[in-house]
Amino acid sequence: MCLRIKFCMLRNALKGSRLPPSPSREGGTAHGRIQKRRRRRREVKVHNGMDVSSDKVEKLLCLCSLISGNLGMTSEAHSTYSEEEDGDEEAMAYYDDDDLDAFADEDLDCSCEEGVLGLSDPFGGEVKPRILLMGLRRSGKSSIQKVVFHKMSPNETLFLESTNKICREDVSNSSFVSFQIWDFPGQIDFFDPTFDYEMIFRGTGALIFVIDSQDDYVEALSRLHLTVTRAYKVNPNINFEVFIHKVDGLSDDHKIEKQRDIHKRANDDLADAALERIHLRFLSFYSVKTFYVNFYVTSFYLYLETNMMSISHPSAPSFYLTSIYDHSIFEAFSKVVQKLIPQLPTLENLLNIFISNSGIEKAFLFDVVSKIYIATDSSPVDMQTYELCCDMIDVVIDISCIYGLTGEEAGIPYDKESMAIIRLNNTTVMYLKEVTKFLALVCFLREESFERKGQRVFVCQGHKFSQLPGHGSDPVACIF
Ligand SMILES: Nc1nc2c(ncn2[C@@H]2O[C@H](COP(=O)(O)OP(=O)(O)OP(=O)(O)O)[C@@H](O)[C@H]2O)c(=O)[nH]1
Repeated sequence: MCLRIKFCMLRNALKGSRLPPSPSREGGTAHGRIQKRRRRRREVKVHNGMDVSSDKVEKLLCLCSLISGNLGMTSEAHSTYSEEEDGDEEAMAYYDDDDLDAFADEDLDCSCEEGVLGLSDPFGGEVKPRILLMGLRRSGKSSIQKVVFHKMSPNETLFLESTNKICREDVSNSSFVSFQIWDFPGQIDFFDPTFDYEMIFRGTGALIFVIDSQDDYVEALSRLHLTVTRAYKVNPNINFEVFIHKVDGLSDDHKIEKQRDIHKRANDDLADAALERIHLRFLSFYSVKTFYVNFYVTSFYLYLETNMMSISHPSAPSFYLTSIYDHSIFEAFSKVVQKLIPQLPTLENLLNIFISNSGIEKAFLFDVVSKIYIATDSSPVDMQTYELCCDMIDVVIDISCIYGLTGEEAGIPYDKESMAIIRLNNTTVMYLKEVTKFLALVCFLREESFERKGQRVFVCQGHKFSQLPGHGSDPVACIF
């Protein structure tokens, strides 16, 4: 039943038609819908493990593991998710309501400040980058955090109360996904003289400014301007990211129009600050390398010609159209997180080399808990491909929970045996393989390139594997 549901999701996603139900489209009362979702989640105590041999994949996985291991940033100390790793069944336990609640409450390394004044920095001693979620009231900041990192159903965010304290959460799924998220109450005036905003911006890696696209955004834009200019003065290395949020209520034409309008207005507002910034950059690079001088001179003139700071300046804001009702929020967050990974170029290079030597068309390195993709090869990413990867991760975890977590000694639903192959009905094959405790490699390849040799599907029973009964030589096709 669950498999059937998942298969339909995959098929629909391939057609580009799958969209998680938005409040306006889903029938029934909100409470009823939540109960239904919860029931569905309970049903999905699932799992599988599938095995296919591939030397190249193994090599890449070794390299990725090495890079990940060599970072020396273990996730145990403050792990949001790794708290469950010691044999408890909840490492991927967002499939269980109790665990979900636990994540949302005290089990999380999450704290809310009692007010803006007297703000202390409990993570001050750590080197983890900080991601700030800022924006006006009700713009959707807490919903984003809850949906992406707590697996909260989008509909449940309807009942979120307004945040009145700064909420800080430590996210450490793997050595690559390791940062703090600070969710700011919309009503806070953090430029109040009594508020030490410099301390906050100093350790910040990314500042996500959320704009409600369904609301009038004039005030939001002036707030964005103020925030970006002040933050830049304190820390010029911050990545500024603008989420044009709640776009699920807009038509495609409207989305583009809004994006263009917000982009233009924001950049117009920031133009003065941008001149100053580019000047600063220009001078600092001038003495370092001629290459950079040339690059920045060119960029500078481009800027003057177009008045678009995003063309020329690396810390110019990036704009994303997002909604918690589809995968756009995960994709946007992936891009934000990627910018904070110093090893990103190395990982991308590895994936490029990997696909150029293996007949694979597209490869992603995913954090399986948050479904943030850490890196991909240099070919473009389209939304459908990303959605399929997310669905595949869900399928693997679901099947793993069903078949792998029965006995008392049941391990976690994602381990070094985790591997899956899904054959799509357009001659494409998807291949997933565990890399580390929380990382997976997800690849797309043509059926012709797919090595059929040694292909078998196994049902995971604890740590023993046996072949799925009655599914002979081509079990993948039988399941999906
Ligand atoms: N349609 C739609 N509604 C959303 C989306 N994201 C959040 N919302 C809704 O927006 C409302 C406000 O969300 P919150 O997350 O509480 O907003 P906030 O920015 O944290 O608000 P404050 O805590 O007051 O600053 C909730 O009712 C959410 O359900 C979205 O992508 N689409």
